[in-house]
Amino acid sequence: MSSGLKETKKKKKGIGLRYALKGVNFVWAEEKNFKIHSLSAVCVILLGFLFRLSNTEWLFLMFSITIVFVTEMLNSAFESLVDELYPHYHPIAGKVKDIAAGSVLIAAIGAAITGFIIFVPKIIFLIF
Ligand SMILES: Nc1ncnc2c1ncn2[C@@H]1O[C@H](COP(=O)(O)OP(=O)(O)OP(=O)(O)O)[C@@H](O)[C@H]1O
Repeated sequence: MSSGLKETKKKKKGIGLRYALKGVNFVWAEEKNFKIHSLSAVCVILLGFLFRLSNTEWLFLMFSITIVFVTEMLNSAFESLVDELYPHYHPIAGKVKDIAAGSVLIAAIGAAITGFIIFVPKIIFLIF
């Protein structure tokens, strides 16, 4: 490891949270999907308060929302790295991006199913 990198790492120790928040901010600023997912999460959480979810329901809901954000962040990190490493067309670049995007899709489908299982019976009960 170069001495310059070691120095930078030493300086960063102890203020890791600031850098982590910087990472969240990067994704917020650059990824439209992250904003859409954030808005959806806020709506679902408000709906959760409205329907007075049980602790277990909150746990499932928050867990699935968290997984969507985590995969979105990792997808964004992979995209940045791949764009830097492969500025031109390369099958591996496409594969890595597709797999990373696939992980977000799976997380989003899981979250949608969780939301469906929690909210649909409550909405049906409210209507009928
Ligand atoms: N360097 C590359 N080489 C080969 N295929 C690529 C390359 N860059 C992108 N692709 C293909 O194009 C798709 C879209 O790439 P892009 O960089 O636009 O990602 P994205 O998922 O649309 O990201 P975002 O919209 O969040 O910027 C990728 O999933 C991949 O299949």
